[in-house]
Amino acid sequence: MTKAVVLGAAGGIGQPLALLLKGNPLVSDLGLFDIVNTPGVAADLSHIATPAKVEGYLPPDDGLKKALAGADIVVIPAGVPRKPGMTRDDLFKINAGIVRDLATGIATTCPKAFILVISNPVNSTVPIVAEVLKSHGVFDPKKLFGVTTLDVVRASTFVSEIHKDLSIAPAVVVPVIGGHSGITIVPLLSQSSHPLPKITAEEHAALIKRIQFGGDEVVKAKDGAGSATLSMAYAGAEFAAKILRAVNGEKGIVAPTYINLIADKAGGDVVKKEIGQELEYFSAPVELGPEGIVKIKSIGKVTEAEQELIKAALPELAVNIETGINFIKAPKL
Ligand SMILES: NC(=O)c1ccc[n+]([C@@H]2O[C@H](COP(=O)([O-])OP(=O)(O)OC[C@H]3O[C@@H](n4cnc5c(N)ncnc54)[C@H](O)[C@@H]3O)[C@@H](O)[C@H]2O)c1
Ligand SMILES: O=C(O)C[C@H](O)C(=O)O
Repeated sequence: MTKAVVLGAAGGIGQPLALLLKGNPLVSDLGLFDIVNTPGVAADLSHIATPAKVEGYLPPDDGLKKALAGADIVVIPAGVPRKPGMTRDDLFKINAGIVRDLATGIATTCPKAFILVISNPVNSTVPIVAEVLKSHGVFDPKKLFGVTTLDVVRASTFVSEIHKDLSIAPAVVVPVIGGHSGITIVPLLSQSSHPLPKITAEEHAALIKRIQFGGDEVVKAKDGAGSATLSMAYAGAEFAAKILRAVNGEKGIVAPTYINLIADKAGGDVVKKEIGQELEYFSAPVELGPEGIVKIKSIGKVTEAEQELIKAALPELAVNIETGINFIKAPKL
């Protein structure tokens, strides 16, 4: 019996993500919460012939608490998306408060749940969730994840395009480390499961840039109607599926994700040494188990050029992390 909950379930990501979770046979209960439309989304999904029992809640009558009661996994895509010309940091003003309030609900209702944060800016919203949980004395760094899977999915797709063979995309694995915005996204193409064919230095640089700024491509194409939703739902469901499999006892599941490196007994210290900075959060490959992170894995052998990309990511990432932490620890009066 595993209960998954989506907070922001009526949104552009929330609805297709809820659909994909409803199709996951490892989910026995699916709780949906949003400030609008969840009863309709829940009724619609509940007609699908899969095991998960679906319930939708709105804020009145303790809807958040009811949705979260007994949750094993909580996925958070609640909040506003970008429009052209905006950075993810521009979303902080609105999304930080939304994420803080939802995290408070988790801390007081289902503090042992796995928490998967999608709401942007992920580099800052994950520290916000951690600080809220800490303030309630229930923070478990092994169970908090910033979902960076879309960067990994994009890397697989774009590398397979370079190979001129999309049929290999599902098998292409490229570790993507760092954070989830622009230059904080660091694809390690040298570790691609499918080494790149001979391409020019310009093509190589363009590929890295496309992975780092793939979100902008979608924001531009949607022309004011939001950012990636369908690819994000796919990526979020992929990551949630890995967590569900780990919770169900499957061993050896590895995924890159944005995590708290203070989980040092699990190997966070190794990563800090590799990147050369005392960062509290970083996206790295982790091995998952029924209680969360079993091991934060080494980022492995990187080229000199990739080391430069890591170096370039660190200052922005450090500021993003501090902004998130201070939002809870030192709120502006
Ligand atoms: N991590 C990633 O890779 C990634 C990828 C794409 C989008 N995102 C982010 O995901 C977020 C959602 O994007 P979207 O396109 O689904 O937006 P959307 O506007 O379509 O949906 C957001 C939903 O959140 C709901 N919501 C707002 N406040 C809420 C609250 N207090 N409690 C519960 N629900 C609330 C809204 O009613 C809406 O249904 C954005 O911040 C976006 O930037 C992250
Ligand atoms: O680009 C965005 O704002 C949404 C998301 O973070 C993405 O990478 O597509």
